[in-house]
Amino acid sequence: MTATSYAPFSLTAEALVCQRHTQRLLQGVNLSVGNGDLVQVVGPNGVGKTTLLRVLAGLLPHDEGQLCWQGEPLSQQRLAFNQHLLFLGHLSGVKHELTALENLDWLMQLEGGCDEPRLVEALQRVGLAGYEDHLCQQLSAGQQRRVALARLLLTERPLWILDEPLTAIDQAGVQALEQLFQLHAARGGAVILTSHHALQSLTSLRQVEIMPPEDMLDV
Ligand SMILES: Nc1ncnc2c1ncn2[C@@H]1O[C@H](COP(=O)(O)OP(=O)(O)OP(=O)(O)O)[C@@H](O)[C@H]1O
Repeated sequence: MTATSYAPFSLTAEALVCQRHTQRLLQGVNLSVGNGDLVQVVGPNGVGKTTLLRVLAGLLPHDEGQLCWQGEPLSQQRLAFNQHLLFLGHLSGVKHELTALENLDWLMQLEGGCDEPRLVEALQRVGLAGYEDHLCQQLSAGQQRRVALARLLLTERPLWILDEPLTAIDQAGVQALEQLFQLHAARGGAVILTSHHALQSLTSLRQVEIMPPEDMLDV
């Protein structure tokens, strides 16, 4: 990662409502994220945290409310928004039949590509030195997650939306990632994530709690 900082940006959600099939999930969610923000979406299992992240990333439609990028409806700014966004889903998304290096190469192609020495260095920095040429099917769940997370060391995109990025990551790895999130925010980037970890070292972390809609309360 370079030491450059990012131009001003903002993602705002106002009174977002989202329904999946017949189930009402998000009910009036408000959220504003810009340069330097670290936001953790919290709430019980099944309440809609992943759903919110997917809506914020423009991957799922919302039913009511406003979602804006740079003050304009995201639906009209999709190309510009996508150029600023790095989204990691709750599955690692690596291809088992490719090596760690091939996977990272493929993932970085989505952002215009990256030369091999930088890919190798990123894998080494996430603790995968010596595993570059291993097929991902031979890696553990935590190692596969690290392959996906290596993108964070290479990307120049300011807005990271990360669904459970710390799943299967050991304690030392969690600390390293917390430092990376802090560094990204210090450069003017922003992170919106879900995690069941406490994220204790992120002092400027803001929590947004998703509450169950009333019809889910007695479940
Ligand atoms: N693909 C889907 N199609 C329809 N409904 C879904 C789908 N995925 C999830 N849901 C429903 O949406 C609800 C919210 O799911 P979501 O994954 O957003 O919750 P979450 O808060 O992230 O949960 P967790 O903490 O367990 O990861 C679930 O209770 C489930 O009923």
